[in-house]
Amino acid sequence: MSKSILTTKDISITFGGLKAVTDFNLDLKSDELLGLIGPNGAGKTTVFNILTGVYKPTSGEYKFNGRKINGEKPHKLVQYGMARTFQNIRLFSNMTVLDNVIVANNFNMKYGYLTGALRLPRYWKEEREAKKKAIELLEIFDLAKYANYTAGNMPYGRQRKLEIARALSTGAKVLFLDEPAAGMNPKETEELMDTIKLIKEKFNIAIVLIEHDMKLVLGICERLIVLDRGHIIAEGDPIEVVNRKEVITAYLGSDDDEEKEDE
Ligand SMILES: Nc1ncnc2c1ncn2[C@@H]1O[C@H](COP(=O)(O)OP(=O)(O)OP(=O)(O)O)[C@@H](O)[C@H]1O
Repeated sequence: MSKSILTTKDISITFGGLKAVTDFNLDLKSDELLGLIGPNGAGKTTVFNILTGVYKPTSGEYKFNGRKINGEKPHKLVQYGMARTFQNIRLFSNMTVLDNVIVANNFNMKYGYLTGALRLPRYWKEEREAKKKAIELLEIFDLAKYANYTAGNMPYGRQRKLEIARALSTGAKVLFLDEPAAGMNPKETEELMDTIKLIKEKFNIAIVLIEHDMKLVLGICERLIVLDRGHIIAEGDPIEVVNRKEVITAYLGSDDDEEKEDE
């Protein structure tokens, strides 16, 4: 059985008076594809923001590879092996496809400031290696032929793919994908599904996916966690979970909710 790579214990966060996430517990295996689903405002992105160091939880503890990571800054977490994409694509849109990947890979560069500033031989060696690695990564995603294109001028689906490739170039062991299919047409979503499957196959890493597109979720996720109003309301096998009464109610609203709205 695979080992745990990311664990959380009773993570909660409050914004003002709003409890956005309450007692979130996770045991993510090092090679699993987990879906984090739930209705709008359930707390999914907030969980990502906590786990990637953007927000500090009000309480609770979380560990990466057994190391406590509470309060660590995002760049530190990237160095440990956590990478993410965002709901709205955040590429360096004026840079080339290749440079977008090389810049992300800079996290792994070992040379010091002086070596970089003076362009010493070690600098050039590492730069060459970074370029080679970036091209290899682009080839896996079938993006190498666009290496010199300006990232922002490419079609949406391809930009999404590049964003994922860039996240992986940091040497990620856990990849967080926040609504990668948002704004995609059905063909792009199909391709995205293939891309995520490809990542699983080639990199054997953990992937956590927030997604509203159920076809995508059920097509690739091995396990689901369902959040509603900050609480985990269901967890387990995808098909079984989405058919549970409490999950259907969370998405559709209960009769009680309607009565409250009528009042
Ligand atoms: N920085 C913040 N300050 C105040 N409230 C916040 C902040 N971030 C999130 N929230 C609130 O926390 C709750 C959960 O939001 P979150 O974005 O995590 O939900 P979500 O499940 O990702 O929703 P969606 O599917 O619509 O993206 C919402 O009520 C949101 O308004």
